[in-house]
Amino acid sequence: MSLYIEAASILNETSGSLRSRIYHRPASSPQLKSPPARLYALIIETLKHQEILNEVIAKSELLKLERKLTHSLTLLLLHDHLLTKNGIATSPGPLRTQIESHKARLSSEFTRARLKRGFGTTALYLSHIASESAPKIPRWVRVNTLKCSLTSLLTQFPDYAKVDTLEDVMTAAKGIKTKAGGRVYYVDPYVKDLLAFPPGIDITTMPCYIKGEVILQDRSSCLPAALLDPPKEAWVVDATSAPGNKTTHAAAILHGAGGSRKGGVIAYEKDPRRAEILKRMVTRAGGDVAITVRPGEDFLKARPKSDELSRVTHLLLDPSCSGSGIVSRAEYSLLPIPEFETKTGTKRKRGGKPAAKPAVTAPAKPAVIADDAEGADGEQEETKQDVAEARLHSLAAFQTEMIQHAMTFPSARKITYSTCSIHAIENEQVVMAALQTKVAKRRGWRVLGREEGVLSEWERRGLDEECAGDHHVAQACIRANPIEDGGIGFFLCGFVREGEDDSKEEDWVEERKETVEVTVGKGKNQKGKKEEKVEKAQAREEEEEEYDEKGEEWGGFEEEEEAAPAAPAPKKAAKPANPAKKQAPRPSKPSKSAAPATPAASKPAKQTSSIIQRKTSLAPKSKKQKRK
Ligand SMILES: C[S@@+](CC[C@H](N)C(=O)[O-])C[C@H]1O[C@@H](n2cnc3c(N)ncnc32)[C@H](O)[C@@H]1O
Repeated sequence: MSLYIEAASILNETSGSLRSRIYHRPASSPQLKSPPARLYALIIETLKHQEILNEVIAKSELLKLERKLTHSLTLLLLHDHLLTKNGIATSPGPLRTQIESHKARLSSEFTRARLKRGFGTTALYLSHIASESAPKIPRWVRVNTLKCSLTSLLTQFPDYAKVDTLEDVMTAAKGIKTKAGGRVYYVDPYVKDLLAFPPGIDITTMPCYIKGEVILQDRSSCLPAALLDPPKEAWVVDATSAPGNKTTHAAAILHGAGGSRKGGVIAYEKDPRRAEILKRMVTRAGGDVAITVRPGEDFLKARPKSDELSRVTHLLLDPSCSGSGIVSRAEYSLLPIPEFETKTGTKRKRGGKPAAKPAVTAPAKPAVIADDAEGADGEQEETKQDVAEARLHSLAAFQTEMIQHAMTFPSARKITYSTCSIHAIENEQVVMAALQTKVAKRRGWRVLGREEGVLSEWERRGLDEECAGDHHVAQACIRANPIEDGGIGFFLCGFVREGEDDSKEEDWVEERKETVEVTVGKGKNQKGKKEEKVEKAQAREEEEEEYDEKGEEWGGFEEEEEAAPAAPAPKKAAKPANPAKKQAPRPSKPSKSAAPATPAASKPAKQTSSIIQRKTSLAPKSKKQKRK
C-alpha cells in the first residue's frame, strides 16, 4: 500500500496519540507496511502546514474535481507536491495524476495564500513554520557520576563554549544548523553535574550517551534527588521508580564520585513492564551495585518494619500524576477544511461530502493547556470538567496515601514528594493533606523549610492560597512552570522529621488503617456514574500514557519517558482528607507573594503565571455557577 494511503488512514484514526497509532498498533489494527519513522515524519510535517494547505484545498475546489480523493490523503499529497523538493514520492499513477493534473491551479492558490500571510517566498514561509514549531526548551543532560565526571565529560565536547544563561543556549540553538553554530553548553546552578545544550543537538549518537555516561533528564526531574540529598551511607527507597531517572540520580549521589559503597537505593516499581525498562536503565547507568530493583512490587504493600526497610532513612516519592506539566506531548491533529468563497461563488465544505468528524477540531496544544476547560459551556463540557476534576482528586488520594505510607517508615528522616503536574490539587493540596494526617502529627513530620534545603535559591515556590495561607509551607514547595522555567512543569516538596523512632507494630497497623480510610473513604462499593466515567477516562489515558512514555524527549535514555505513566485505578474517586480545601477556596489566583522575577532565563521566572492560574481554576464550579 502506498505510503500516502497508509498515512491517510492513520490520520483518520481517532484513538490514541499519533505516536501510538504508528509505533504501538494493537494487534487487532491493520499492521503498517511503510517504515514507521517515514510515516511519522510525513504526517507531522504535513500537519504543521495544514492551515495553508486546507486553504488551497478549499479554494481550488480540488475535492470536488477529484471525487476519489479524501481530505487527509489530499493534505499529504499536497504537502509533498507543494512544499518538498522532490514532490510526491510515488511512481506515476492515479494518485500523482489526481494532484499534478491541477498543478497550475494549486500552485496559484498556494502563492495567493502564502502572500496573504505575508511571505514573499516559499522559503520564507517554510522557515517561519520551522521556527514556530521548533523546541522551546534546551536539551538537559545529567552527567552520570556512576560512570563519568563532569570534567571528563567536557573533554568530549572540546569545541563547545560555556555560556552563562539558558537564553544564550536558546539563542545559540538558532544557529545549530550551521557548521559552527549551537556549540555551547550551560552548567546548571541548581543541580550538580547537570548541563543544558541547544535543543537540536543529537546526544543519542554520541559515545557518552551510548556508554551511559550521560542521562537525558529534564532539569525539573533532577530536582527531587537533589533535594533529597541523601548522605553517602544512606539507605534510600525510590517508591515509584520506572523508568529510573531519579533512581539512578539518587544512586549517583550515594555511589558516584566520592561516594561510599555503604548505602543504596531500593527501587519499587509496581508495573512489571515498566520494571523491565527500569532494570535496563539501571544496568546501562552502571547502577546494579547501588540499586536493588523490586520489579512488580507495590510500595504500598512494603512492610516498613522489615529488616531491609527498617534502616531506610530517605524516601523519594514521584508517584503517577496527571502529567499536566509535560510539554513534550504536543502533537498536531487534523483540522477541518474551513469554508471559503470559491470561484464558483459557493461556500463549500470538504469535498462536498458531509464533513467527517476530525480527531480534534483545533490544533492540539501542549498538554499543559490541553485539558483546560475554561470557557466551556453546555452539559457535555461540564461533564468533561467533572471527570477531569474527579480524576485529579482520585490521583491526589493515591498520592496522599503514598506519602502517608512513607511517613510510617521507622527510621525515615526525609521524604521528597514530586509530580510533573501543575494542578494544585495534586501538589500543594496533597502536601497540606499529608501534614494533617495522624501519622505526620504523631511522628513529627513537617515540611523541609525553604532555607533548610539545597534548592533555597530556586525562586518559583508554592502557592500561598493553596496552602491555606501558610506561607512557610508554600515557600517549602518548589514549582517549575513548563517552558518558562526551561523544561517541564513540576512540583516538589520535602518532608523531614527529627527525633527518635518510637513506633511500635500497633502504631503502624493503626497508621495503615488511617491511610486506607482516607483514600478509600466512603462509598467503596457504590460507584456512581461520575466515578465510572473517571475510570473509563483513566483507563483510556493509561493506555495512551503507556505508549507515550516511549519515544518522547524526556527519557533517561531518550526513548524512556520520565513521567506521567499509567494513573492508578481511582480509589472510588475519594477526595483526600484535605482540610486546606475548606479554607482555601478555589478557583485560585496566583500567589501575590511571588518571588521577584529574575531577568535571566536560567532562573525560574517570577511566580505569577497564567498557566498556573488557568490550571488551578479547573476547580469545580459552584452549583450556582453551574446553573448559569
Ligand atoms: C511518575 S513515574 C516515576 C518516574 C520516575 N521517578 C523517574 O524519574 O524516572 C511513576 C511510576 O510509579 C509506578 N507506580 C505507581 N504506583 C505504584 C506503587 N503503588 N508502587 C510502586 N510503583 C508504583 C508507576 O508504574 C510509574 O512507573
